[in-house]
Amino acid sequence: MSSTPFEQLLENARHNEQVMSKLQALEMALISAGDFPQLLGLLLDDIQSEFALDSVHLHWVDPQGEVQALLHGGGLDLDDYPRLHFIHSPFPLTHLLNPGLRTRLSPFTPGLHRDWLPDDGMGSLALLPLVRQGHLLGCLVLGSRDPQRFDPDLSTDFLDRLAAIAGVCLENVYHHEQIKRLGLTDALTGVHNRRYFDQRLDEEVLRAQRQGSCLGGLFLDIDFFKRINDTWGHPAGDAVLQEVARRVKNMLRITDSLARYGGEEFAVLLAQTDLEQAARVAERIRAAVAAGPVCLGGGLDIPVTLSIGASCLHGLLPQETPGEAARRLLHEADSALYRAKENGRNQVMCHTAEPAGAPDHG
Ligand SMILES: Nc1nc2c(ncn2[C@@H]2O[C@H](COP(=O)(O)OP(=O)(O)OP(=O)(O)O)[C@@H](O)[C@H]2O)c(=O)[nH]1
Repeated sequence: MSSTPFEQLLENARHNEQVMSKLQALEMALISAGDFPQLLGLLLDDIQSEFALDSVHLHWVDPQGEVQALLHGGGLDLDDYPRLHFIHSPFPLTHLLNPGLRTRLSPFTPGLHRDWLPDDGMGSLALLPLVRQGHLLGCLVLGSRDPQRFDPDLSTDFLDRLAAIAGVCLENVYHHEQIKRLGLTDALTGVHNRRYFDQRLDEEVLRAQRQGSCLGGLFLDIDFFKRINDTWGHPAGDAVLQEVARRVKNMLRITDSLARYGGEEFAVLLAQTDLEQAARVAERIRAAVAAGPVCLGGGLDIPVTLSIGASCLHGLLPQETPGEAARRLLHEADSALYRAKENGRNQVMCHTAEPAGAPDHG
């Protein structure tokens, strides 16, 4: 039995009301999202399930890789988010979107849209620009197998509103995470501080245990740093610390964690790295620091070297807790560093299993 125009109108009104109440619930959740995992879960998973979509992708404009570094620094494994993408520039997006950066509905055209919605069998899509103060932060792409679902003639009021809220929330969470990170950053060198490292170490030990992978650890200590301070003054010492941190960081992957652990001591965690690989990374770092003096201008060139201790966690010992394993990794790297100092400095030493009863350093 076909419905009357009035019944159809009523049905449409009911449908719109349902969409509106789902949208409101989603908006409330987005506004309350306090960190990246929550926000990404809402944008990528909840939107897809709540609105019965076949796919959702988020493209985030990240010219300097700052967003990725922040996500990674927060302990997020980007491999867990295959529908999150980063683009270096907003320009490829701007010509896809509607003028005025409003939501665009369109039939799926492989040549035009495959990079933005790389799933098979898509029929139509909605491109929601995420904008803050006129800046394009990224784009949320909603995909449906149904070619009619995102017909260009349909109204985009609901989606424009969702895009506006999502843009604000994306920026808020980004700033919130940045502030959190500042409390975990060493003010002098800009690398992480010890508090961050200790938190990260616990997370990485658990991750290595879960994945059955090795976790490498390095302790790095600037040689005769007191002499640098005493000879050239404390500000010169500070500049040396900054330059050493920069050189070390340049030798690491985005998945590695570098922290200033104490005065002139740095610590590094190397994810999925065995002892041999850790020793190779350590040697690269040592060579990069020793390669040339730190030039402070006015003819002030300060030669710097590092001693490095390397160790590796290969699973937990029987009865060992993850916390104990974390401490063992640090202790072993620290003992190896001590031997590197004892042996003449400017070198890398790896932890070797010590005979029972060997004296501890520290
Ligand atoms: N400029 C500067 N110096 C610092 C800072 N933190 C610690 N130090 C100095 O780092 C020096 C560390 O000296 P030591 O622990 O004796 O070690 P070292 O001279 O590097 O000798 P080895 O480690 O045995 O090669 C001390 O003089 C501290 O005052 C800092 O933030 N800035």
